[in-house]
Amino acid sequence: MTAPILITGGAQRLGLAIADDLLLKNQPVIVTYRSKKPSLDILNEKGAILIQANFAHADGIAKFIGALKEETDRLRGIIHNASDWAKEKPDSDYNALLLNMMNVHVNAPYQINLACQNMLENNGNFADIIHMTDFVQEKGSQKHIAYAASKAALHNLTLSFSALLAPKVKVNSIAPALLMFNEWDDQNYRQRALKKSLLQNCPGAKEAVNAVNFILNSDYVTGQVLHLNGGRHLK
Ligand SMILES: NC(=O)C1=CN([C@@H]2O[C@H](COP(=O)(O)OP(=O)(O)OC[C@H]3O[C@@H](n4cnc5c(N)ncnc54)[C@H](OP(=O)(O)O)[C@@H]3O)[C@@H](O)[C@H]2O)C=CC1
Ligand SMILES: Nc1nc2c(c(=O)[nH]1)N=C([C@H](O)[C@@H](O)CO)CN2
Repeated sequence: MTAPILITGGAQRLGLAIADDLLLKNQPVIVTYRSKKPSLDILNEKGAILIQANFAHADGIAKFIGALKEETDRLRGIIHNASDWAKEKPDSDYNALLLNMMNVHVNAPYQINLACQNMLENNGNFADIIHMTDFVQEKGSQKHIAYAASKAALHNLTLSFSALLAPKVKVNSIAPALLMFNEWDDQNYRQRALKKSLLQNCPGAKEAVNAVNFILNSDYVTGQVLHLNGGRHLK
């Protein structure tokens, strides 16, 4: 039996598309979710193992790690996808905002990777860790300052863990720019966002699915970043 792939934040959008694709290929998956949604019932029917987890605080991370160890002693991979795209507002508690971003995007991947090192190495063949970072990891963001800083730190985990876990485990970042709009994005926002890249398109979740499959099928890519940004870095 193939060891499962853990996908955090897999109840919607990119994470859900990745989980669905892997399940279609008979790859077992474990999906974490923060809040309940209809997609979870469908994932369950498809055989996914579901674990409720909130990574905003250290106790939630520790609770999840304990629940994961109850479910499996081997992992084919981990896709750290869970994310809170929080922005600074005039009345934000900036300390809480930064801690939240660092817990979800850095502390959770950091602690889960360390806790799962043996599970990944026991997989038999290559195992993979994929960190879903963001285009802004390298340029920052005026409106999502703490978010961008945490994604930069998440990418730095790729550099450290790829060296630490080689040769049995490959560790890579996927750095998307605009892959999916949110339902609340109005036409003005959408038009402005599309113009930020050379290709001026919004490809959808399949772009992330393709990137994940490229990495999972690779025998020679580690410590790298797959930039999925439509040429935005050249605009
Ligand atoms: N979509 C895009 O265009 C881009 C995406 N990315 C990155 O790709 C990844 C997937 O993006 P996308 O699908 O849009 O992500 P979403 O914004 O849809 O978030 C994915 C999931 O993360 C969960 N989550 C949020 N906060 C927490 C928390 N504190 N603990 C546990 N889970 C939490 C959410 O749970 P809940 O449903 O309860 O809110 C949600 O289901 C993310 O890492 C994102 O930063 C980067 C650039 C562009
Ligand atoms: N957790 C999330 N992170 C990000 C999202 C999102 O919807 N959820 N969206 C973006 C944008 O697409 C941005 O890349 C372009 O405006 C960034 N991160």
